[in-house]
Amino acid sequence: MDDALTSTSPVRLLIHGANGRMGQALLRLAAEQPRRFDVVGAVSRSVGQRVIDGVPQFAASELAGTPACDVVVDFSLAEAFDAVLAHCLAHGCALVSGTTGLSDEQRNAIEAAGLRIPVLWASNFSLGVAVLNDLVERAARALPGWECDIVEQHHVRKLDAPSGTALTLGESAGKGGAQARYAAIRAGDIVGEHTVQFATLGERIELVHRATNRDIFARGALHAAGWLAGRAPGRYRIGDLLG
Ligand SMILES: NC(=O)C1=CN([C@@H]2O[C@H](COP(=O)(O)OP(=O)(O)OC[C@H]3O[C@@H](n4cnc5c(N)ncnc54)[C@H](OP(=O)(O)O)[C@@H]3O)[C@@H](O)[C@H]2O)C=CC1
Ligand SMILES: O=C(O)C1=N[C@H](C(=O)O)C[C@H](O)C1
Repeated sequence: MDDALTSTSPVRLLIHGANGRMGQALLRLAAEQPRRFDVVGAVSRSVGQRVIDGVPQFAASELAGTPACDVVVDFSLAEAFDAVLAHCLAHGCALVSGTTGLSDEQRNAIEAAGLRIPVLWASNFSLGVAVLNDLVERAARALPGWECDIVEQHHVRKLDAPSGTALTLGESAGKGGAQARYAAIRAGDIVGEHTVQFATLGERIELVHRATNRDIFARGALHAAGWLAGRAPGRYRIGDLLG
């Protein structure tokens, strides 16, 4: 554990996208660690019906009036991202974000924000996918000329396609010299499944990651928040967190 914040006071978190699937997991898991995290506010598009014990709730329009925090943890929507990034820049707080479907302009804004605040955006906060990215880059490098296809499957309520993880896996394949094609399936309540296939005449390799519980993403994001609090400004990545 090499958290930059060495004091014993809990890290003050603002959860952005709190009423969502990820937001609810983050609130539940942060509440299990009261000595490590103090959730000072929960922001959603509108104040929802869900009861969040002891955590003040705010609508998106009230973001500017939320309590001071060390780290904003954002799992919301691409359309909500500009406002939360601007909030962090205005108040000098760190940002952990897993929101996907971002535009190129939004991705560039993350890089620019890293000059002023600590930012860690990642398309996937699971350890397994971090390892998968490494495997994909190595496989692509070892298999020049093979076709690369990435198939991702998610629940029917997911809005963006291809998934952020699929696009990052495609970037990893690209570093190894392969150009990936993408396919997306939306069905039932699939938490998240990514298959990277390398194929040539007579043989093929499949590398598969299956997420069966979104707590893995929430735990990774909370670990990132504890790690990011008190750090110098910078555009940090999952690899920095894992050492
Ligand atoms: N990087 C990773 O490891 C992972 C990333 N994700 C990504 O996280 C994001 C959220 O996923 P998920 O939880 O399933 O989505 P949900 O649709 O369940 O939740 C989205 C949340 O964002 C809120 N929201 C919408 N607009 C605003 C706004 N303007 N201001 C504040 N909050 C807003 C919604 O509020 P309301 O409820 O009021 O509508 C809702 O609470 C997606 O982009 C998804 O791809 C998901 C899992 C893992
Ligand atoms: O929306 C989701 O659910 C997920 N989104 C992320 C993505 O777009 O890759 C990560 C994970 O696959 C779940």
